[in-house]
Amino acid sequence: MTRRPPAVVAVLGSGSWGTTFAKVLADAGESADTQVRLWARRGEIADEINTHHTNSRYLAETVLPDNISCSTDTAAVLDGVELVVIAVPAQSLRSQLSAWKPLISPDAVVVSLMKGLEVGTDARMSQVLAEELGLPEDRIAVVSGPNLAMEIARCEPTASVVACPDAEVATWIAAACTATYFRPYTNTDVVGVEIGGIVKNVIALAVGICEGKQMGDNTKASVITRGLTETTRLAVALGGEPETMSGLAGMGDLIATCSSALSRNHTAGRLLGQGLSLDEVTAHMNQTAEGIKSAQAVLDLAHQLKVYMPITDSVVAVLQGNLSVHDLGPRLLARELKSEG
Ligand SMILES: NC(=O)c1ccc[n+]([C@@H]2O[C@H](COP(=O)([O-])OP(=O)(O)OC[C@H]3O[C@@H](n4cnc5c(N)ncnc54)[C@H](O)[C@@H]3O)[C@@H](O)[C@H]2O)c1
Ligand SMILES: O=P(O)(O)OC[C@H](O)CO
Repeated sequence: MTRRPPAVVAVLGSGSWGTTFAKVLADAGESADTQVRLWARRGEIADEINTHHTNSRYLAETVLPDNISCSTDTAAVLDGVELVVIAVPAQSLRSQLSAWKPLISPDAVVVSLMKGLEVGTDARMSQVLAEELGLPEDRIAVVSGPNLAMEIARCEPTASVVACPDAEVATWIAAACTATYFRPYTNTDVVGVEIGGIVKNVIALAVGICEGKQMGDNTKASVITRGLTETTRLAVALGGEPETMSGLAGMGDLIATCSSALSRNHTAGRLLGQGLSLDEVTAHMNQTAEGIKSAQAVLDLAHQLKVYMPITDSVVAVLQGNLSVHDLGPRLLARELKSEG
């Protein structure tokens, strides 16, 4: 069945990525006549977006298109909407969904923008959506790639991946979010695309720690490359495709996140490497760094599947206070020698 472009799209979560993705959706298409309804937790954010077309807490002076409106009233935002996009912190998704479920149209397609794994269940966000909303897998999709919100808010060109088991649904979503500065590719490998986005946050913490310890580019390239190896092992063990990991949602996102000062995970790692405690780092961040909470869940999943993830293991040891940042490098280097594969 060929779907018509959605006339109205809802975006739940008006932090940095939810608001930026709302701008992408609003700018998509030649006539930019799609209505994008954002949901905000806080009234002052909704008021600022509706009155001044800005969300200064998250996106500085970025001016948002006129076809975005914002409300704290979830029922009004979701009314009659066939494409629902969600961008809240991963650990809060399940509890939010119980309130949202009765308001989401039974025919809607739901898209996760989130890059976290649920602590306790080790569930990916697409799995939490399926469990809580009872939707079939072909109506749940994921968008992931090298997508630092602030760069996209400034309309700097980037590519991304829309993943859905139903290729036609992925194509429909991709068309709805294609803007002059945003080019989505499609993929049916939801597992690979999600795992790439989740684990790169943990690897970015490791790279940030090395940077905070004043280590140079050889070290960072080594951690990034071996980080991709362990990410690929996990993705494949879960049924993902190795090719996905060399694409935008794997290597692409890993490079962007591990190189950019805009990345919250990279920044959190750098602060840890500079000697701040985890509590001090958490107090310093006013946005979500998913890797801090997801790292333990990634490691749990790796243990269950008997997947070897030494960088993730070391990051978890640092986060739990069982390894000093000073000993992270030596611990990674002192392991038994092995072949590169
Ligand atoms: N910012 C980026 O560049 C970027 C890019 C790609 C993916 N992501 C992913 O998108 C997701 C959201 O990230 P973000 O950057 O928008 O985070 P953010 O910290 O900028 O904003 C989070 C939003 O969720 C809301 N929120 C916080 N706690 C909540 C709760 N308990 N219940 C409901 N809402 C809550 C906040 O009010 C805010 O609107 C994360 O999984 C992140 O990894 C972010
Ligand atoms: O700021 P981070 O570390 O959450 O990274 C943002 C995006 O995921 C980069 O693609």
